[in-house]
Amino acid sequence: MRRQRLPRHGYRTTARRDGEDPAQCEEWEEQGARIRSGAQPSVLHVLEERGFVKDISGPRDSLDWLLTRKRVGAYVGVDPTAPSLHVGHLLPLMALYWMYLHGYYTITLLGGGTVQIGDPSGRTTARSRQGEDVQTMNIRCMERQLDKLWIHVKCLGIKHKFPQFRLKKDVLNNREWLGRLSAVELMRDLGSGMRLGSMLARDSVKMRMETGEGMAISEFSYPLFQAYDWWHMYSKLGVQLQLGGSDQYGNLCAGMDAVSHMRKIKRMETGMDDAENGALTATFGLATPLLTTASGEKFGKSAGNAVWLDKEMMNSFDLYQYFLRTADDDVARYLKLFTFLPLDQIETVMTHHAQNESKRVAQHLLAKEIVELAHGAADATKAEAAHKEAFSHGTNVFSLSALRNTLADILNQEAGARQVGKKEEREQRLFNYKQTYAASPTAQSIAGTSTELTKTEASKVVTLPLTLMQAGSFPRVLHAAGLVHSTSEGRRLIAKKGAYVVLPNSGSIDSPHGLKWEQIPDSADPNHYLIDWEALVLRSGKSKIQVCRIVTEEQFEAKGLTCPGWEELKAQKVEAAPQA
Ligand SMILES: N[C@@H](Cc1ccc(O)cc1)C(=O)O
Repeated sequence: MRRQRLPRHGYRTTARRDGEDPAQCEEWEEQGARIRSGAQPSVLHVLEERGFVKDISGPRDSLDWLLTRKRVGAYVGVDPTAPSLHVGHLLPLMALYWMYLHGYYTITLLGGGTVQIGDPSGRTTARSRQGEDVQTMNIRCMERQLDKLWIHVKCLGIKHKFPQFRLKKDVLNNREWLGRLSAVELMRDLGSGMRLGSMLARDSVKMRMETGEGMAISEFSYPLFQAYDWWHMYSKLGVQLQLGGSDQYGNLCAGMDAVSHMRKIKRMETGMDDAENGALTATFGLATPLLTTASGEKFGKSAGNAVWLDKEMMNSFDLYQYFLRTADDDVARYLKLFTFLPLDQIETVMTHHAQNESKRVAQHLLAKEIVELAHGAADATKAEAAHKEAFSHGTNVFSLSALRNTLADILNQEAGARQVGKKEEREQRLFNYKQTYAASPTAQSIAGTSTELTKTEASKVVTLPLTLMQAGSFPRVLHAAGLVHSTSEGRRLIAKKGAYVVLPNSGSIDSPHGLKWEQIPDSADPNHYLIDWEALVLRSGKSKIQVCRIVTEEQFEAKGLTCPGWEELKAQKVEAAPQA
């Protein structure tokens, strides 16, 4: 029988990968020499300096040594549990993008296979099973998103003047190999090398056992599948580094053990000795930290909902706004993590920012760079302009043209959605979104804002029924608009003078003048604040703005729309009807 040989890349010490241009490789070698001589920081040093490194599985210096000598492959995996990535995914991805811009071969791996098993890491309950159509749609959406992100990273790399090696990256889907993997092969080869003790010792497993929730064998075996991915990409593509969020640390360690076990097995099978070059063929895991804001909140949630990167689910204006709200204490840290700006430039910006914090110079830069990464340069410029205009007269004035742009944008998107094909996709996406998130009450209240529009547009302009608008009903309107979680929270917000509405007589939507904000008075009538008989502009606190389009109840119902609190109000009306 012919013996299979391990691929050559496992032993390569130079920068050269198959089919690579020697000049490009020379450039990489020169970079290595500069790093070794101390003239340039190593990529690991860069990652550490910017705050990406929480844990390294394996000796830190060995990884640093390896990365300066060998153009290894690195990957980050994402399971497509939703149609879009959220900002929480960005941290390990940004670390990977840094590696890409330093010339390493980088892969974003879509877990089309692993998503069917469900990673229990960091979860207190099992995920519910998704239908085949939902999964397919989620995979399609995320794949496109990962592709797009690579394009934007490349553009940002050019903008920030990174050396242009022949950069190499891929988006892969583990369905490709896991779909072909037999259960016998997995257990025989990989399963035989993974020990129960270390798997049982994992926090996610212990917690489930302690709470009595328990865990299915499938979830328990998840690390085997992730480990198999690594082995596959290690042996075929030279992937020696895996990056992941802090909850992935256990999976990273399990993967390293599995790869070394598989190497042993293959050595036995082939009689080859790949123990030579040990340090050059080793694997490493790098876990990024769990982000919390300076005030201790979980990063990446807005009113309890995830901040999505897909612009159909969260538009550029809102994504920009989310980062614009970053606290002064967090902004320097976020600039290091979420932008490719050099550290000295960040320092200069922070000095400038400190001179007048209310201008939010640092936050604007952060928001723009992130929108540029997620949605591209054109959208970032538009979002920046809209925000700068909206706040150009201080937070008390919301410019009419920004409002007009917002309304025009939404109408365009609606028109776009009516085009053949796109509409189905949007409906499917919303359907998927509901399937995945309908179980959570907060997500439901936002997604339920509109069944016609996607969640993004719903958060940009919400359509509300005129019936909601009665003297004293502002708390209910604030709730329906998604600015607060309940009518009583709305009442409290008004009482503590944190709720505002735009005064209608300060101009019409087409007027070039700014609109004036007024603190919502107790028991005021929202009808008195209608702009051009169709819009109500609300604000909670300093910067959470919601534009509402008001339609008659018939129009609202005919479009099949709903909003938080609407069902209850309808039920009350039905109850009250016989007495009327
Ligand atoms: N388990 C990872 C995703 C992942 C999937 C497959 C991998 O090979 C790696 C990572 C997560 O849930 O975040």
